[in-house]
Amino acid sequence: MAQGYFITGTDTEIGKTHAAVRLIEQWRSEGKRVMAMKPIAAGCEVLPDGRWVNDDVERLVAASGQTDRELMNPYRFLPPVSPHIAAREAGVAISLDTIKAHYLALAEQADLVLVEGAGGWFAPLSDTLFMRDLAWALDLPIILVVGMRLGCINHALLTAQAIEASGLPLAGWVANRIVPDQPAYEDNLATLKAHIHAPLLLEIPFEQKS
Ligand SMILES: Nc1ncnc2c1ncn2[C@@H]1O[C@H](COP(=O)(O)OP(=O)(O)OP(=O)(O)O)[C@@H](O)[C@H]1O
Ligand SMILES: C[C@H](N)[C@H](N)CCCCCC(=O)O
Ligand SMILES: [Mg+2]
Repeated sequence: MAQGYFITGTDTEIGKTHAAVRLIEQWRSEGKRVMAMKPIAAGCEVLPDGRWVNDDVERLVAASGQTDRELMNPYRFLPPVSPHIAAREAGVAISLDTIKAHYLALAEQADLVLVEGAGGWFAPLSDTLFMRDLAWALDLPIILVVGMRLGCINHALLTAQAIEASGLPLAGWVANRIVPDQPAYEDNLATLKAHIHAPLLLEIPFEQKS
């Protein structure tokens, strides 16, 4: 059975997928068979043939080389909103059992499975469930992506504390530079290292779009 990780972040749009792609590329370069999972994707483009395409799913598929999008992404919604709202509007109840079954099928085919949440640790899946509950149901160690910018220390420490409170292990964290020149970056990094009780796995520079 594969080793799995659940990747969460300090917010939406702070580079969970970006970091996931980096980790997948790194693991594949070490010869590992890696599968990615994006169980719930909200925000799709509709192709001329009617298919719904989600950017995260496509980036993860491209990085991992896997092809079965239905297996890695059981829930796909059109509007780019919180999953609980997208699911309610679509009349869909997100089932943790369904996601777990998909995860286990992927895990049979891989050495490593990386599961990307949507939004942050407390992004809701329904009126009663949060992303945290999905990570708990999958029983996976967590990787926390910190979008490095002013305000991230507070967001990172709140999230790390909530992960600890869930009882799931924090396997490590990623410092992802989402702004070109964060003032006092090294000092911010040192502060995070001092207060997050898990290793810094990866530091990703800001990458200017060409
Ligand atoms: N290190 C970086 N340098 C430059 N741009 C980045 C970096 N990391 C992320 N971005 C950009 O920021 C945006 C958000 O990144 P990404 O899609 O990985 O976020 P996310 O946390 O996965 O969001 P979601 O909650 O929607 O899944 C993307 O346009 C991405 O290209
Ligand atoms: C649409 C977006 N890119 C993500 N897929 C979902 C973000 C959910 C955020 C919920 C919240 O914390 O307010
Ligand atoms: Mg993403």
